[in-house]
Amino acid sequence: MGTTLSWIVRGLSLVAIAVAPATDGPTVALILLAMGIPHGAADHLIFRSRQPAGAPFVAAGFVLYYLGVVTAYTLLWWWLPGLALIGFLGMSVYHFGQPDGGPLPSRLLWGCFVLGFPVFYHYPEAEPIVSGMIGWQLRLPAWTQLAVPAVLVAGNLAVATYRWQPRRLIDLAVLTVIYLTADLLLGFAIFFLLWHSLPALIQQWQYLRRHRLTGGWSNYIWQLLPLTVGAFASMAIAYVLMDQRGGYAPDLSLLFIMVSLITLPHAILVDRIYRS
Ligand SMILES: CC1=C(/C=C/C(C)=C/C=C/C(C)=C/C=O)C(C)(C)CCC1
Repeated sequence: MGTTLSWIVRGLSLVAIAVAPATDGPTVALILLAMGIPHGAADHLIFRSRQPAGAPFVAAGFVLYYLGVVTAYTLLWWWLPGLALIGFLGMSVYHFGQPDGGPLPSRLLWGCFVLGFPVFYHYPEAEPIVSGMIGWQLRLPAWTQLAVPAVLVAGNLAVATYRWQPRRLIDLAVLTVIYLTADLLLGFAIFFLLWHSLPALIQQWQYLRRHRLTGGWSNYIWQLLPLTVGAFASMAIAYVLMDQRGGYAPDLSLLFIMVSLITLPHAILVDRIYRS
């Protein structure tokens, strides 16, 4: 993250936990969705940047790619939800660690911290969501609630000190304060919006400008609109259909499954940016 942006993000995060009302989970989850989704809405442009110049049927290729990945992953949730969850957590750790740069183990360690700390530390809050996603109760031994976050902080502290990365040390301290102070969803929403989505939006804009696939900010925002609206509309339709069928009340578990479905095609595409 650029230095100025990093300080803005750190400052805003602390302001957010200071002023956030004692919000209920679903409200925060909606904020998370509403503001996090646009950072994945440039996927069609990233897809285009990977095609040879003048390639035909790029739009059709993109739709096929997206629907193919989402359908395959939906089936995995259907048949092997445990494996689908492991896949979601693994891809998220990788995806969240990516902007940190450096060797893979170091990136994965950061990804494990940003996701693992809030989930383990607030596991009583996470447990019903996780259990709802996989269809059986996933209890964890009580000692993991403090031990796992402690090991993740210690590991990152050691790596950041050894490789002398002062910015990582500051980020570690600020995020630890946020995760300890806020509840599960608020802490994760702050990370997701301010630490992940906002820098990703800017990085992707710079990447697309280099590939001459976007212009100024207003142009970029217009380009993000179709997929943002599409993602909201398809999730709303899925939600209403589930609700009407009865017997299955749409809840946060379903919401996170839907997040996982749109995240997989996005994470695969973004990986190409970082490799290029
Ligand atoms: C917070 C949280 C979870 C994990 C969410 C994840 C892993 C989100 C990843 C989003 C990504 C990678 C978006 C990319 O743009 C659980 C364990 C499902 C349930 C408890 C609350």
